[in-house]
Amino acid sequence: MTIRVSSVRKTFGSHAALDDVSLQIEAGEFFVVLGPSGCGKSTLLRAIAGLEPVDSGEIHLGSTQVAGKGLHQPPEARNVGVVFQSYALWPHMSVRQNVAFPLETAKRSKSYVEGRTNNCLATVELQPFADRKPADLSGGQRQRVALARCLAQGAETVLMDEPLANLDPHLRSAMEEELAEFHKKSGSTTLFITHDQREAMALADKVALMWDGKVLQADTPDMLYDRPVSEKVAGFIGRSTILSAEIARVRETRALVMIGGQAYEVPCSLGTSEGASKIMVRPEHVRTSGDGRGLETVVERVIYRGGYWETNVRIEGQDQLVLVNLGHKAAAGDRLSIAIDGGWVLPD
Ligand SMILES: Nc1ncnc2c1ncn2[C@@H]1O[C@H](COP(=O)(O)OP(=O)(O)OP(=O)(O)O)[C@@H](O)[C@H]1O
Repeated sequence: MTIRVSSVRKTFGSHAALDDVSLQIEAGEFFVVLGPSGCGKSTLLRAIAGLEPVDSGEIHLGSTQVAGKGLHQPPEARNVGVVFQSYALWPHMSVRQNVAFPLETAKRSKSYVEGRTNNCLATVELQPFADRKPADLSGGQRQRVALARCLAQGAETVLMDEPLANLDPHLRSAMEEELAEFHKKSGSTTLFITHDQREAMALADKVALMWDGKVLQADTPDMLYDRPVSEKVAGFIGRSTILSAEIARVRETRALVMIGGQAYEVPCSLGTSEGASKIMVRPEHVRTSGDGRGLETVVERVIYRGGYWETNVRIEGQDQLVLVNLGHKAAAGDRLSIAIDGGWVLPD
């Protein structure tokens, strides 16, 4: 079921937690909302789930409008499953009872409840733990109970609010794989919230980057990384340097860019104009240059990252240090000649 959020606004006092947010999530998509703490991610999820009425704008689930002017469909009418960071399991019930509960309250037949509960427990490989209480499970197992319960509801739309945030890093990556598998098996439209960009990149078909109540960019993970729409997006996703440069010439999606007296060809969007501009350069776009035509830099800082040295170098006249990954250890004060091979002309 598609989720369509159109110009939604939600304020708490004078603060806009959602400031004219529009998004379209396609049926079956794994859509991640990424952003720093307090940017409005949970508010967006709660608005879609029906847990938070919106001030203005509209929300559609499939062809049904669930929120809008004078309309607020309650959560139970929206048929969305929600998985929270806190699992929200009933402590006095066994794993099996927790999973069966939504089906029992929906007054399904006893045999249906039993069969479906067993299937859902099998999907998340929890049958051996079916009779335990949540308190006797690990964090990852508890999260799987929450997933199984969501699956049992048969919701076509699943909303997950930082479901892996409480897990240790090892369990977290194991659970990421399980989540991807869960999504594949259930075929549900999934909205997943996180502030961890590595997790977002690993799981998402599409990522929306939120900032201060606004969606800055909604795109595939590779577009977000390679083709950020602004300096803010470039700065938040991955490691990058923003260089000031002069565009001498543009041919469709290639710009001839002058940096420190050298000319480099850098990808750009259609319609980019000549003149002063900002270039995003990631470490993989920088190489050392031995042909005497490179940019002369001075090493300022070196950090060993396991297998390579992340080397911060300064180009004269540039504010930001350029990151270069080197296979050898350089020392502060060393001179290094570099060349730029790729990058992206920032559109704004
Ligand atoms: N019930 C509320 N009353 C007042 N302010 C609220 C309420 N809920 C959220 N806010 C505020 O709205 C803003 C967005 O909150 P939200 O919980 O959506 O952010 P978030 O991106 O999910 O953050 P986090 O990653 O820390 O959970 C924050 O400034 C928060 O303090």
